[in-house]
Amino acid sequence: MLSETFYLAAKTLSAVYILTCAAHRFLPDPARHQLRPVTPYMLPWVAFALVPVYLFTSSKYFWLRNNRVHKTKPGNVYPHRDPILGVDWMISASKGLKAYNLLEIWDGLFASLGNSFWHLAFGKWILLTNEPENLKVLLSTQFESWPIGGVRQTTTVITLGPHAIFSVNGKEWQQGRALIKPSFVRNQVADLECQDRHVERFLGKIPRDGSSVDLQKLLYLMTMDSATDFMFGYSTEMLLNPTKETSEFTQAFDHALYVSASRARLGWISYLIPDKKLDHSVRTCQKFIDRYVAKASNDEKLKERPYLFLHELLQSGASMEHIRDQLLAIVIGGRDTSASTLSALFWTLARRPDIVQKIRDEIASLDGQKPTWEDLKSFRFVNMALKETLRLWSPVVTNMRCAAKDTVLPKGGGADGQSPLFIPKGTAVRWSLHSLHRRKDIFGEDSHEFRPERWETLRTSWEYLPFSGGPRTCIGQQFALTQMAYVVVRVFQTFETVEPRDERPMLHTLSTTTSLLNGCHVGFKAS
Ligand code: HEM
Repeated sequence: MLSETFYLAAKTLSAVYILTCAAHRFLPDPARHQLRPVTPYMLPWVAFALVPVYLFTSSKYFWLRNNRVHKTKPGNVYPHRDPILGVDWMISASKGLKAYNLLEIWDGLFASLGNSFWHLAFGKWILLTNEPENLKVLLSTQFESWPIGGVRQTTTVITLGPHAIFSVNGKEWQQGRALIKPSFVRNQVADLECQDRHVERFLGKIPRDGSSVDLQKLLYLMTMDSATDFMFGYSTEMLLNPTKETSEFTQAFDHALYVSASRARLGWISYLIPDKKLDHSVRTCQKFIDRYVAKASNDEKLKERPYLFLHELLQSGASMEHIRDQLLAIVIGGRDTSASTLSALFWTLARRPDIVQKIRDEIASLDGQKPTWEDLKSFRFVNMALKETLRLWSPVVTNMRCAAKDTVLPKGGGADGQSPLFIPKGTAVRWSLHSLHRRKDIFGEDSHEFRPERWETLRTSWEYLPFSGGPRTCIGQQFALTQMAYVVVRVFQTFETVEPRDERPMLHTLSTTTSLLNGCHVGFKAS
């Protein structure tokens, strides 16, 4: 309390001096006369020197007062070399992005600074946290106080548009979610006809003689085709007919996502730098989607399906801009996430014949028959392998929310990070599933290892969040799990072994979702 009073007095006195000095300098003559008794003490250089004193004491007073009022403790802070703008953080983040080890750098910082710490990004304080209890508050119990905002929102607005479900909050988000939801009712997700169509084409593209194939490329095409087929009733058919137009779209979309996500990680100032290639990529994506909608809405088959998201969008009278935004959101939701997970899984399986054997043993009960939805749910080991892949290589590996008001998080305060932490309105809080999902105190000493068996006994809630949680939890979760299990089963019904065809280590690019930098080069041998 004593230091709070000291900082209040220092802040008030410096403010009074600065304002009086400014008044003395800028007020017209009659008013300036009133200040005559203090005029000899009004030295402009002192006023200038007091500006940083005012900023420092104000900030100190703000934090001391709020920590007292909210019964919180100050959190740990990244040891900045530049404690004003935090340029050193941005340089380190940029180097980490270039070296593809940003997530590992963050792991190291969590290990040394604790599970929550503050850092500066171009003058703005951001909290990085790894605490399940904080994530529960952000995503669920105080959902309304933690909307999508800041650079996280700017990223999705630039690439997906202002109306995409990933960009909006409040009523617009509720309406968007309500419109998508019926697509994911149990009987639609359990209907494997659509999955089968695309998985068979995917299997058809894999060489039978063990020669090398970049599975990641095929997986991105397959998930794009199946998500558009499932959601819009009209597949992009990229796997079957890769045209110049589709490959231009893929490249443009990937570029736009990567650049905007990298900018988000570097901070708000990077958005001020114009980027013609980014603008061009966004326009290419928009044109592709516009042409796709035009073709899809003229397709007779579209009208035969029971519930189609695109059909509902068209019927709702939504503008073309609105429709385009929703479609791009589904592309990123439905294509990148599942393809990224499956790529990481097959990369690993190519190096783990013991896991392949367990999968093959489990699915042998099918006797070569294609699996039903019930079969897929009953394959415990297949599902544990997927769960373990999503733990180690969550495609939506980092995310953030912004405080809509002054608030408190349950963890992060005090040197040990165990006390509540005060968060001022407008603050961005970011988390990394790469670090959370590798916490040894939660997942054990072998948390860095791929060990599906851990899920035989491990029970988690807010410690494991590949699909996020709370009201904005992934709406496509069951669709994705069904699709991924179907792919795994059909691949190992078709092939006996998978081997690596690339000795480079597994590196991830960090876009809005992650993907394998060097692809997934493997060779399969048929049963
Ligand atoms: C392995 C697969 C997947 C993973 C790991 C995943 C992960 C996530 C995560 C973490 C979020 C929350 C994003 C945020 O709150 O900022 C999310 C939301 C969402 N996902 Fe997924 N997803 C997957 C597959 C899918 C699929 C296949 C679809 C659709 C076909 C889909 C559609 C969506 C949509 C529409 C949202 C927005 C929900 C909302 O804001 O209400 N996802 N997903």
